[in-house]
Amino acid sequence: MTKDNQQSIDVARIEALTHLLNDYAYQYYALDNPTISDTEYDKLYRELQDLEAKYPTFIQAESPTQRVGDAVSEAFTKVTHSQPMMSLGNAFNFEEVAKFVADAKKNVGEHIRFVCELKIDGLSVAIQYENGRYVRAATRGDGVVGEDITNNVRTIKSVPMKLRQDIDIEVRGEIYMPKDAFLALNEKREEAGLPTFANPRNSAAGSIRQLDSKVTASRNLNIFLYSGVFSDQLPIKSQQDLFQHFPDYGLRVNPLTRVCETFEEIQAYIEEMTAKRHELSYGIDGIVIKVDDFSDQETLGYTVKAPKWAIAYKFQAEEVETTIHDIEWTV
Ligand SMILES: NC(=O)c1cc2c(=O)c3cc(F)ccc3oc2nc1N
Repeated sequence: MTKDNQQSIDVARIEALTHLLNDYAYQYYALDNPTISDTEYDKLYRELQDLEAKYPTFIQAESPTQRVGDAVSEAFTKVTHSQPMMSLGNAFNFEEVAKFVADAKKNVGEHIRFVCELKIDGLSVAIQYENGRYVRAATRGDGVVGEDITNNVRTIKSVPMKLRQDIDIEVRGEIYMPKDAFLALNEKREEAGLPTFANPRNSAAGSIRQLDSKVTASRNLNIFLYSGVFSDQLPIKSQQDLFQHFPDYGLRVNPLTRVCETFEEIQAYIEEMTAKRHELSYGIDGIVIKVDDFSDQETLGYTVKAPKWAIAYKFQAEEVETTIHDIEWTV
């Protein structure tokens, strides 16, 4: 076999392994449905690394080996969002939720449908894909200008470097640190005499705003996507469509969303998820209720700060049991 033949076989193998490993990662991370063992995956991963070392010019941009770079950034560059990333209005009790539902029905009509979602307690991010390729990621920032965290978000294994369809799309979601990763991180920091993080949201924020993406890569961050900015060529005309099509594109969404038509159904979902909250592997600080149909959302519109077609029902801040010790009561 000539040297050239061997090279073309090896390069074809690099492309095949890149595609295969990304497909396994999609099943594992986006669909939470592993289709091969970690050992088998690691074996293929090492084979790809060896071939890439032999032919570095043939390394694919979307290769799973390219998620963690060596460069340490000096500072975060700014990114102006294509459309503002607004924040949600809050409801602190069921009366306020009922008013939100009644107002929506009054302004849109009795046919209106809602989608209820868990409110993931993390930090918002916007991720740009061009022709299916991962291009840039930015924090919400002040809603208009965010910070470029492209290199850090690249280290999150459930964020695909190449979508399963070559589309232009901006997706938005919540980056979070799973509860077990948070506890393990704080234990390690405590042993190292470092200050611990107060809660998973702070540790996720601290981990994603790292100038060194190797640190971010070590923090086991994850993401759920819940919205986006995209052309009306895409078959996504409602929040339900979004949750159906995003996984087909390779994007991870939360599985516990539910379509509700009445306030009573929304209340039942809130009560069910409030009870379920402590079993979840990630932190939630409430429930987001959204009007489902995008044209109905446009009918309701926006205030300066927030959409009028969504509301965040916030859980009461958890009373942290504080037992009071050793206080000398003076009488
Ligand atoms: N933390 C969350 O899990 C979560 C957050 C938002 C938003 O912040 C949000 C902000 C908007 F202006 C519009 C829709 C939104 O939908 C959202 N949906 C979610 N599930």
